[in-house]
Amino acid sequence: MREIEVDVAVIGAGSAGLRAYRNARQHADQVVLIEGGEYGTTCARVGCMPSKLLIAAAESAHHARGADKFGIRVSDVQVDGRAVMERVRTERDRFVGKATAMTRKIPEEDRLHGHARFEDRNTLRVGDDLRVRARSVVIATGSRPNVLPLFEGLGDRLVVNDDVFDWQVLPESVVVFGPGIIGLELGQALARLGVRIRMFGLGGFVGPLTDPDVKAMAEQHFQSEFPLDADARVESVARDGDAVVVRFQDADGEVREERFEYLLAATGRRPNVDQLAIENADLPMDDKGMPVYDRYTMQCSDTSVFIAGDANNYLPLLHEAADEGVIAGRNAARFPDVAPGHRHCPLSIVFTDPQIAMVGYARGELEEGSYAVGELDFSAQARARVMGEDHGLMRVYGSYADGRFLGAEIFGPRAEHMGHLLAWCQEQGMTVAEMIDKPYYHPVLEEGLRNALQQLQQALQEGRG
Ligand SMILES: Cc1cc2nc3c(=O)[nH]c(=O)nc-3n(C[C@H](O)[C@H](O)[C@H](O)COP(=O)(O)OP(=O)(O)OC[C@H]3O[C@@H](n4cnc5c(N)ncnc54)[C@H](O)[C@@H]3O)c2cc1C
Ligand SMILES: NC(=O)c1ccc[n+]([C@@H]2O[C@H](COP(=O)([O-])OP(=O)(O)OC[C@H]3O[C@@H](n4cnc5c(N)ncnc54)[C@H](O)[C@@H]3O)[C@@H](O)[C@H]2O)c1
Repeated sequence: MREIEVDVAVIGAGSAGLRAYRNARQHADQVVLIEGGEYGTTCARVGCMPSKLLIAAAESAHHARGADKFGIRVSDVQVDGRAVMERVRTERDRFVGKATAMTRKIPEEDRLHGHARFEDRNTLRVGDDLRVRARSVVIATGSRPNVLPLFEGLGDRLVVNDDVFDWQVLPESVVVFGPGIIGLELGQALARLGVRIRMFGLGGFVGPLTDPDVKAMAEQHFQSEFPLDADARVESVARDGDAVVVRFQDADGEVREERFEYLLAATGRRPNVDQLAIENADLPMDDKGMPVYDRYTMQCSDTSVFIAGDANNYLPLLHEAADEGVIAGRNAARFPDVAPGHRHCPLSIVFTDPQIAMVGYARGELEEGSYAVGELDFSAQARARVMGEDHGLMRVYGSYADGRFLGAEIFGPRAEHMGHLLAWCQEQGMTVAEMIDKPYYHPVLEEGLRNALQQLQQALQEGRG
């Protein structure tokens, strides 16, 4: 068995691990980056980028079909599934190529290949014939789809996001389990590309939304595009020949059966810490079997182990993985001199149409009686009407205690932009009054935001909820 000694060992060459490696290298000489699979990152290979490519094709078809309302006649919109998937794969491969090339720029002696697992807190076995002794370890092993036992027996009719982007052609039909972020993004895109979609959820959740009215509007909108039951009663899922057969109760309580070409499991993701023999690291664990860690230092309890990105299951988003990688890498290299890093205002965007944006505190996280609400209904917003994208609802929340802006939930046109604007204001600790007192161009969607903020400010002043 070959043995090496290093200052820091980073497990996982994804978005978090790459940042961790680079930042550790600024403070330590001997840093290794261990990857058990292929280079290229989840984001580029099977995550953010290919999903947005599929969505871009779907948006194009949708706009062509909707051109009529502007008096533009586009006859016979046809979706060439093979061409759609070819562009998705080609552009995806370009993103993967770039990420892979960046990883390969790391000196070869710092890049180790093989599945890593703990022998003890400071010793990793990599593959079968390498032992790495490290002063500190960064776990940046990402996550994988959570496939439910209910789907057992479906064989190749069961797909996860990874599989979708390798399709050569579009299927005739897909049943989607999970109206979360992945389910909504992929389900709506496939529906707009002509695939028959039915979506089942559990517990009434729709994406990350917690404001009941915003959620209701989003749910209603998606239901206008494809059948969606966010609190479904599914009796069975089985394979019959090449079909997936789902038995479920419909809205009237009638038991129905429907056949689909594939079942897409989008029922959440599981952090990849269960394949690390993590028990050998002897870390304090929580009741979900996850290491207890500090989200400002990324340190697992007071140990020399750090955890970043989807692996810690906190905010499984790309920019959070990157920020956490930076903090974890620096702290691992400087251990035991560990310092808190800066965490940004929570921001998440779902690339459906209309988009969903969650900024700062979600309504469900706020203490009743501590906040007031302002709102914007996009159906009456001038710019939204001009663009023919006049669907959606935004709610903004402000604090009675100090008049500060707390957060927002948006289901509305191009919410990605307003989401950023609001996140920057929240991070600056701005009051609602300060946000109102900023320039607003005409005619833009942000004029609607000003109305919502004015309403919120009035509610704060009047002490209304
Ligand atoms: C379909 C989809 C769409 C998404 N869209 C967005 C989006 O639009 N915006 C956004 O912000 N986020 C999005 N995300 C989330 C985003 O992709 C992730 O948050 C991010 O990629 C996580 O990066 P990571 O470094 O933690 O993990 P990864 O990039 O997965 O890296 C982990 C690496 O660790 C390796 N590894 C695992 N275990 C071991 C081991 N024991 N030994 C050695 N190596 C190991 C893996 O092979 C992998 O290369 C999306 C995710 C999905 C699935
Ligand atoms: N645009 C983005 O930023 C983006 C896009 C895709 C993924 N992501 C990241 O990936 C993570 C994982 O996405 P996800 O959509 O898999 O998870 P999710 O947690 O967002 O959604 C999972 C959904 O599955 C439902 N569910 C659970 N069990 C079920 C069952 N038995 N039957 C039917 N539904 C069931 C849940 O109620 C929930 O609605 C996200 O939380 C996000 O952080 C981000």
